[in-house]
Order: sequence, then C-alpha cells, then structure tokens
Amino acid sequence: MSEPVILVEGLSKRFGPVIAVDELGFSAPGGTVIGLLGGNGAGKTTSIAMLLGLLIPTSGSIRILGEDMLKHRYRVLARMNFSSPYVDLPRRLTPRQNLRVFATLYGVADPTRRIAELGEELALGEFMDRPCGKLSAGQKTRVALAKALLNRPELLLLDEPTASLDPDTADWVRHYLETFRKETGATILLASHNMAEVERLCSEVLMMRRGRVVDRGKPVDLLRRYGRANLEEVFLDIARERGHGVAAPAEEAKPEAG
Ligand SMILES: Nc1ncnc2c1ncn2[C@@H]1O[C@H](COP(=O)(O)OP(=O)(O)OP(=O)(O)O)[C@@H](O)[C@H]1O
Repeated sequence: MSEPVILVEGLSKRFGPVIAVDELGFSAPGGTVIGLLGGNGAGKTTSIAMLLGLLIPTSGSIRILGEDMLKHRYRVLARMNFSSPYVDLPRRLTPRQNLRVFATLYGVADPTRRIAELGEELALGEFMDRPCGKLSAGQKTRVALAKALLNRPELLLLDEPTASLDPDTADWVRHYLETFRKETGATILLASHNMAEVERLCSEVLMMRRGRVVDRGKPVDLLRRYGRANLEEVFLDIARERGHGVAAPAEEAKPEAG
C-alpha cells in the first residue's frame, strides 16, 4: 500500500510553559478529508503551522507526500498549499497582483490563464482589481482560497475555509472544495469550528482539546458512539468533558436505534 499523504507521529509543540500540541498522531491516506476540531486554543492552527514547516516542532515527526518535512520540506512545498484567515495577503496589492506573485512563486504554468480560471470559479471578478486591504472579510477569504488552489495542490491545508462567509457563499465554497477533491484526488486537512461543514466534508475527524486528540473517527461513527444527532452535540460533549476519550456515555444511556 502506498504511504499516506500525511503521516504525523508524536508531534508536540511547547511555547514556554504552554503545551500547544501534545503527542499528535494521525495519517491521511490520499484523497481523504481530515477534520481538525477543537475549541479556541485547542492546537489546530499550531498543528497546521507545523505541517507547513512554519513552526519547528518541539518533538515528533511529520512526513508529507513521502518526504520528511523537518529535513526536506522544500521538496514538497510546491505540491501543497494552504489558506488561513489569520494570514493576510499584502494589502496594497489587488487580488490579481497577489495571485500573480504567488503564481510566480509556485512556478504555475500560464499564470494569466490560471488566475482568470480561478477568478471565474470563485467569482472574484467584481473585486479582482481592488486593493486587498479594501476587501470585505468574505471577499478576502475567497481570494485566499484562490491563492491556495493556484498550484493545483495535492495536499490542501485549510484553516477555517468558510470563516466570515455568508451561509450561501459558505455552502457554495464547500461544494467547490468537494468537487475539487473529487476531480483532482487531492487530500485536504481542514480545521473548522463549523460542525455541519466537517460532517459534510470530512472522512475522519480528530477532536482536539488542550493540544491532545481526545477522540477521533468517521463522523458517522462519532455520532453513533456518542448517541448524538449531529457533530455539534458531540463537540459539546467533548468540550465539556462529558464522556471524552474512548468512553461512550450516551451510547450506554441510549441504546442504538435500529
Ligand atoms: N506563539 C505562541 N506563543 C505562546 N503561546 C502560543 C503561541 N501560539 C499559540 N499559542 C498557544 O497555544 C495554544 C494553541 O493555540 P492554537 O492557535 O493552535 O489554537 P487553535 O485550536 O487554532 O485555536 P482557535 O480555534 O482559537 O484558532 C493556545 O493556548 C495558544 O495561546
């Protein structure tokens, strides 16, 4: 069997006394969508930053697309990409100019055509030539997504991809991501606070609390195990430490239907 696209083992990050990520381990086979869920400060963004090589782990290993990220990240960076609402694109440049700069950095063939393609697919037309600093939060999110797709990445790391989007646009972006994954076979790691989004897109979910993975599984299995109707309720059970980890309190109280 081929190596998973992401293979993380014993990954930890300390900031002084704070253990932001504590012994994280998971693998993502090609073409899957892995969801990273957790409350504020659970360690999601820190995990993504380590996967991108932006933060050096305190300990642990990360293999991406078969390469050791701590030793050879430049071999794979061109095959991956990310978007995050916490990373602003240069404010004075327009989306078109920003996308051109990143297309050059990623060595995209025929950048004019690729930018026009993404501009159309993500409906950026109206603000393509307005400085990024003047865009609304939702418009910036769409430009960030276009940047993330420029190089047709095999691995896409998305930190809150639908933050600040209105429900209609968010739904449209989810559909777009689903189509992108199906068409390209890309692997996606998604950190989100939106449970419906995670339930819809993810093949596996890692529930994080205070840097640790406290439960994991397919959305449908988590729902069954916690005896809940949706992931939001599972998340609240975990966040409030009701039956976290391997225990399945709701299942004991409420026998499985059918
Ligand atoms: N540079 C830093 N220095 C000190 N502590 C940090 C630093 N970066 C993150 N932390 C701490 O590490 C923990 C994990 O933060 P992180 O941003 O990864 O959480 P998160 O799950 O992405 O949260 P949110 O959902 O609020 O974005 C938090 O307690 C945070 O305060």
